[in-house]
Amino acid sequence: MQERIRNFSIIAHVDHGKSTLADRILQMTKAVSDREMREQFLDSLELERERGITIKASAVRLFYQAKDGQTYTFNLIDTPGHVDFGYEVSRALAAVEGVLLVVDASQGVEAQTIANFYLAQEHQHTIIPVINKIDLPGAQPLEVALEVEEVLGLPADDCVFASGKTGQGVEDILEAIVAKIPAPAGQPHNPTQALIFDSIFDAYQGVIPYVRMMEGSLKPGDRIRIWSTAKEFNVDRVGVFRPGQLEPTSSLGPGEVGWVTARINAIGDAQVGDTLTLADNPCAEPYPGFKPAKPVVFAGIYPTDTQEYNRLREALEKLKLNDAALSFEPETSEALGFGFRCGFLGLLHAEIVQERLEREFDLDLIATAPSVIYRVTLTDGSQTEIHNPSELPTSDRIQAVYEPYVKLTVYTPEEYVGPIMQLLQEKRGKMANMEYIGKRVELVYEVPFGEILYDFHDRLKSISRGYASMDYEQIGYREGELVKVSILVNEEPVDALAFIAHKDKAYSVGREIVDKLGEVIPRQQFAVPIQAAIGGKIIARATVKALRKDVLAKCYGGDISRKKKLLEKQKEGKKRMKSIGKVEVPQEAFLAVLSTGKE
Ligand SMILES: Nc1nc2c(ncn2[C@@H]2O[C@H](COP(=O)(O)OP(=O)(O)OP(=O)(O)O)[C@@H](O)[C@H]2O)c(=O)[nH]1
Repeated sequence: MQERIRNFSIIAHVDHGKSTLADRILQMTKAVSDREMREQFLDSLELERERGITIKASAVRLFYQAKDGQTYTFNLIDTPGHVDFGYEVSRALAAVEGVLLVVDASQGVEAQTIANFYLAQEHQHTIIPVINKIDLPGAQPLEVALEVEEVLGLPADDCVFASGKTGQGVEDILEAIVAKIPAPAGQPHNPTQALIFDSIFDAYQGVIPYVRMMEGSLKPGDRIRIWSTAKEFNVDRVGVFRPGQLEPTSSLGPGEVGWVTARINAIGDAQVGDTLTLADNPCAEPYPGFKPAKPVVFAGIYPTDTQEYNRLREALEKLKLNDAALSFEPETSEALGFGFRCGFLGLLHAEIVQERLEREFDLDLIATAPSVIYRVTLTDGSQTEIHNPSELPTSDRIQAVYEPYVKLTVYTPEEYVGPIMQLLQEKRGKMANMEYIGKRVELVYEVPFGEILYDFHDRLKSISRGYASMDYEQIGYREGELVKVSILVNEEPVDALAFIAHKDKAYSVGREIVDKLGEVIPRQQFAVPIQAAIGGKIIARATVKALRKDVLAKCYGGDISRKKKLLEKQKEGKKRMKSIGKVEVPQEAFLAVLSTGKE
């Protein structure tokens, strides 16, 4: 019964306890038995469980017997909390009518609490504030409820107090979902309109779109059409999400959340965000309101073994299906050979993609330092986008370089405002606004995106003892005095190591990088000079001294097992190395720029 369906998401600042609460909801609705219950059930990717964060949004259908005696169908769509994955949050939100906005009772409102709140508000969703982790000794539930009222304008009286850990208050949450979140609209006899909010790739069944039925219905045997490509397929099976499995059903009706198999083989035939309809009775319009995923950070990904190029391409194609925000195109590097320039939503996203490629596809990769996209106006008046720092033309051909800016919001207890402003100044930020909200301060700055890409979040956390939080959005391009710094290893420029920096910082960053490279490049049979240069001018230099002894020399006369161990260690060390000219360069070297700027 459609009126007893409730579709909702859980949104929160990172670590405020979404996944734990989702687990408890699963358990209390008996979706999984206590025996089956394992921590963070919805985080099905191995990587997610290991890192303790949610990367992919996942959906599950639950049944709840409410106090009014009726059984309700809940579709819970879990969302990730990290700022890189805002896109997944917005996709999840398009598929629901309401959200639980979870706020940690010991941390209070944080930057992404606010950002997610606005996202939910834009969708005009019902928002149920949940003050979570009330079991913690440091919990201040009432203060936090008042903060929610003050900062977000949600009445403190509407807050539900709960602990995902102990289960306290979780029943109140379930009752609030029934009482406050509206049943989905949509008519069974209207032309079918289904929103693809996610998809996975299955080796046997091809692309499996995850859909939210907005209008009409869908059943096996239907001929479907994908709106933007006009491609048609026959539906094999439809079904719903049960914990840990895809459960087939006879049909999907309006308001339901489920999956479709239709032997969609070609990657790209059923993209996330697209609308699925029936070929013989199509809907008039696609479902609107999707925020397209736009990569903002680019990095090169290369196989350590050049033979693996095709396998890497296949892996990227498969991964892209499961990760709509990833983009890639072939790239050649003099230093690294054939690989791909990949676009990501942020640094964490880049790291996760690399890790998934290595684990799920068993590839050995070298990644270059992620960089933002620069725009250049050339002296002949033409404009170009720079996705790879090594492509920046020489200064005589450049009229102006533009760098992307973000509006950065930092939310912090007032005692840390001084050091945070200093940090922002160092990052070339300009203050746009500063507002006191109780004992907290909201700082709004306009900052070059490239400046906050690498270490900003870590430094913000460390100078505020973990209390400050941040969120950002892109606000366009501004002209900057930017230069390309080339890095030469053994007198040879290495394109994959080049980076772009503000002219006032180029010297110090160049210095730091050659020093760092001097540390991480292992000694070779000969001395290796490492240099940083702007144009033809060398600005910094370091030397990797020549190797004096063979590693095995130490074992002369020693026992054989030790010798073996050393050889193994050496082999291990060889992995993820790339020969540049005659020099073996390890993965770390390509990421040296990431560790600059730390004190
Ligand atoms: N004491 C207490 N700890 C909790 C509670 N809920 C979650 N935690 C802990 O808080 C940490 C974060 O919880 P998660 O559920 O992973 O948080 P999350 O918001 O899902 O995190 P992301 O998926 O990374 O966004 C974990 O160490 C949990 O054990 C709670 O109600 N009480």
